[in-house]
Parts: sequence; C-alpha cells; structure tokens
Amino acid sequence: MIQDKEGMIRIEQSSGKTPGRLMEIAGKAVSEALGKVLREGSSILILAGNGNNGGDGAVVCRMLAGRFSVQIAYVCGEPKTREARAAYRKVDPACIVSVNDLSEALRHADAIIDAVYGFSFHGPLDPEMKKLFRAVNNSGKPVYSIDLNSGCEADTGHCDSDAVRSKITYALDCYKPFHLLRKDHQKFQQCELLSLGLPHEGPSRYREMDEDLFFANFPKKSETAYKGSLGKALLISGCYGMAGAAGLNILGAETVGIPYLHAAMPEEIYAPLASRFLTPVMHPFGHESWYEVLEPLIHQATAIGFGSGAVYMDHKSQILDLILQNSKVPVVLDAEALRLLQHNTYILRFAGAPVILTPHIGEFSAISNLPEDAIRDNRLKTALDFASDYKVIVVLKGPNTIVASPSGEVYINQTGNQALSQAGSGDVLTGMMTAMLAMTRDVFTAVCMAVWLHGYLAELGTKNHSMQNFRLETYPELMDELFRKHGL
Ligand SMILES: NC(=O)C1=CN([C@@H]2O[C@H](COP(=O)(O)OP(=O)(O)OC[C@H]3O[C@@H](n4cnc5c(N)ncnc54)[C@H](O)[C@@H]3O)[C@@H](O)[C@H]2O)[C@@H](O)CC1
Repeated sequence: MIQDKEGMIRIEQSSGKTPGRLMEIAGKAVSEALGKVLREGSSILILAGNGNNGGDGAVVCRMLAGRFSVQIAYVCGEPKTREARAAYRKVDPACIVSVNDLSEALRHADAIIDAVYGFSFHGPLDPEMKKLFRAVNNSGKPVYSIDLNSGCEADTGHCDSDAVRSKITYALDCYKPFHLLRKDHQKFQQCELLSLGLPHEGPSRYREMDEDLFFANFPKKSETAYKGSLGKALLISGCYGMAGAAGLNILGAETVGIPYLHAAMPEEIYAPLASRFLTPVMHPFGHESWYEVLEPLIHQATAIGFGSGAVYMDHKSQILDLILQNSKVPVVLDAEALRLLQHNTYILRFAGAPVILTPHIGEFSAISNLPEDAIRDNRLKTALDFASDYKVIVVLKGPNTIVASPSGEVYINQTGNQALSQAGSGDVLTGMMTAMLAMTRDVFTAVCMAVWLHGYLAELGTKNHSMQNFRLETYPELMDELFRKHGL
C-alpha cells in the first residue's frame, strides 16, 4: 500500500497500538533487516533526530548493541516526542556520542544509519544539517535510512540538494510517494518495504498497478462479442512528413487488441498508412472535407485521441475545438494538441467529457506557465494542482510518469526504462491509452493501465532486444505473449 503522512497517521491511530509500541515494532523490523546486511562486529553510527524517526534510531541502537559496536548521536538536540524520549532513556549511555565528537565518530564508523528525519520533514534543510549530510554523503560509507532519506519530503518527493543518499532505505509499513519517485531523485540505491503488520483497510488516494491488477481490469471478449462490443477508438493524427506518428498511434491501439479502430488522417498520408495497417477503418480528410469527415466520427467513438504528429495538419485548432465541444467520451490530447493549448488552456473548461493530457516536462511547462525547474522539483504537486484547476487528468511523462486526477487521485508509474526515450514512444502510448479508454469503463483506471503497460512491455522487450535499438514495432508481439500467458 502507498500512503502519505496523513494516511500513515490514520493507520497508526486505527491500529490499536500505542505510538511507543509502534516504535518498538518499527525498530525491531529495521534491526532485523540491518542484521542481514551489516558485517558482524562492525562499527555503526546512528544519526538520530529529535522526532519519532530518531526514536526508531534509538530502538535500533538498543537492539543492535552487543552484535555490533554501536554509537548514536542526537544531531538535532534532545528528543521532543514522548515516545522518542522514552526510547532515548533506554539507550545505554555508553553508546551516546556527543555532537562535538561527530566528525571522529563518522570517520571511525563502518556504516551509518540515518534516523534524523522521517515523514514529518518538509521545507529546506538548515545550514548545519546540510553540512552534516554533505559529510555523510562524501564519507563513502554505506548509509541505511529509516523510513525516508533525511532531507526528503514523504508526500511530494521533493529532496533538498544535500539530502542523505543511502544504499538501502527501509520504508516502514507502507511506501510513501517519495519511495515511488525514486528515478526522479535517485536518493537510494535500493528500497525495502518492512511490514509492521498494521491494518490497511482505509482508503488511499495512491493507485497501484501490476500484471495481476492489469489483467484483473482488462476487458475480456465474451463468446457473443462482435467488433463494436468493446468500444470504438478514434485516433486523429499525423500530417505530411509525420505519417509515422499516426502509424505509431495505430500500433499502440492494436497492441492492446482493440477490435474496432477508426483512424482519421490528412488525405496526403492515407496511402502509406492504408498499405501498412489493414484492420483500422481509415478516414482521410482534406482541406474542405475535415468537418464532414470528423464530426460524425466524434459522436460515434467511445474514446478519442488527438494530436500525435499533427504539426502541419490543416484546421488543427478547429479540430481541437470541435472535439472538446462535442465529445461525450474521454479525449486524450497529445503532442501538437498540447501545443495548441499554450496560452489557450481556458478552452479545457468547455470540455463536456473527461480530458487526459499527456505532456512531457517541456510541454507541461509551456501549458502551465511554470519553469521546468519548478516542475522538476515538485512534479507531483504541480501535476495535481493543474489537474484540479482545469478538471483534467494529467499524465506527466518522465522516468516515473505521474497520473494525477482532478479529485486528487495519484498513480506513480514504476515500469519502463531508457529504451522508451526515443521519438515515437509517446505516440504509441497515446494509441494504447485511447484504446484502453474505449474498452474500459473507469477512466482513471484505463489511463493507469496504459501507462503501466507501455513501460512494462519495454521491460519485457529489452530482455531479448537491445536497450539502444529497441523497436516500438515489437509491441504487438510482446503483448501477444502476455495475452497468451493470461489465457486471453
Ligand atoms: N506513524 C507510524 O506509522 C510510525 C512512525 N514511526 C516513525 O515516526 C516518523 C515520523 O516521526 P515524527 O512525526 O515525529 O517526525 P520526524 O521524525 O519525521 O521529524 C522530526 C522533527 O523534525 C521537524 N522538521 C520537519 N521539517 C524540518 C526541517 N526542514 N528542518 C528541521 N526540522 C524539521 C518535524 O517537525 C519533527 O518535529 C516516521 O517517519 C517513522 O520513522 C515509527 O516510529 C513507528 C510507526
């Protein structure tokens, strides 16, 4: 389960266990995990803060003493919470090292345990702490962080530039958003979830997706199925010079096995697409005919994707208006459609159907009017704010793609690799997403499924193909293997 600070406090309160008891459970779980990775008899320095994360550190100190040579330094002064004070009182005074002797202790230690800040940390680090964490990061010693790397925020994933870097971070009971944004901040090499055995019945606004969940939600064809029974996806994309984008849209939709696909494109790229793809119904449109061709299609589709490779598409602005003002079904806006939204985001307010935007960070900067650095520092919050302001689903693409809904639901994707950082990979995603939306009732679920699958197939593909030269054209055959594995 994924929870933020508020959710963790709710779980803690409904567990029926006192905070002191929970601290004992957490300290024991961390001690057992550390016992498996630390060399017997080695020197360990625990850096403890003045909150409950420091309290966990004190419990670990007590439990590891005897097997290891353990020292603990209270780097933020006396413990402040009742439980942390109680844990402190049980520490052998001989283990406590004064902050004046910290440099020496750091030099002498074989390993460092980071228990300075946990999920309550927010905002910037003060200069003293920055200096200490820089020394820790430059020490070359293995660092093990309890719950979170100190200097990083649990809920936003924002990390101070000097936040502690660890070899292993032990997430307590639940992953926090910070742990899932690992590719963004790269603060830990490895993250291990330690169960504290707490009840997880309550709600979480953080969605999860894996192979089992994907197939549990994937719509199956019944014996009485006909071509339109799983919906009808409509892709409007491409232009002269960018026929490939429309082709990759189609490839993405075909990957998930959409039984009824309609593809509309400028007539000058119709011939190459029609000779490459046999199953979609093609709707070429020209300078004069665009409205007559597209208007009825928009009313017949169960999901629409627009914008991939549409740079030189005639009437692209009018087409965007036509879709937003007429569609009653989910609309995915990609690439050129996002560019059309620059300084024009108000048109999103006219949409009468769910709208999904799929920007990468540059596109998101352009439509949100925020500098790229500000977005990079706080991807989760900026995506959520935009989603809530404009009542759209934001798919902020990146190493850990974020899906944010207007009501505050979040999915942080874990699949994918650098094989996907190539032109055309977003076009495939748009095709997949439009098809998933056409076939699946729940809009947010369909979007998360497409994002997950897009990355997962790249992971499967790069087991047998190179990372450098991974071909998007292999997607349908990779998916075919997955379908067969799940009996579809
Ligand atoms: N709720 C739970 O389920 C459990 C929580 N436990 C531990 O408790 C931790 C949370 O403890 P706390 O809420 O006491 O707080 P923390 O230990 O996360 O933080 C310590 C103190 O630092 C302060 N602080 C925040 N930002 C700061 C900044 N920029 N500069 C300086 N100080 C700052 C906080 O206000 C807090 O008083 C968890 O991460 C976990 O390690 C465990 O003991 C047991 C189970």
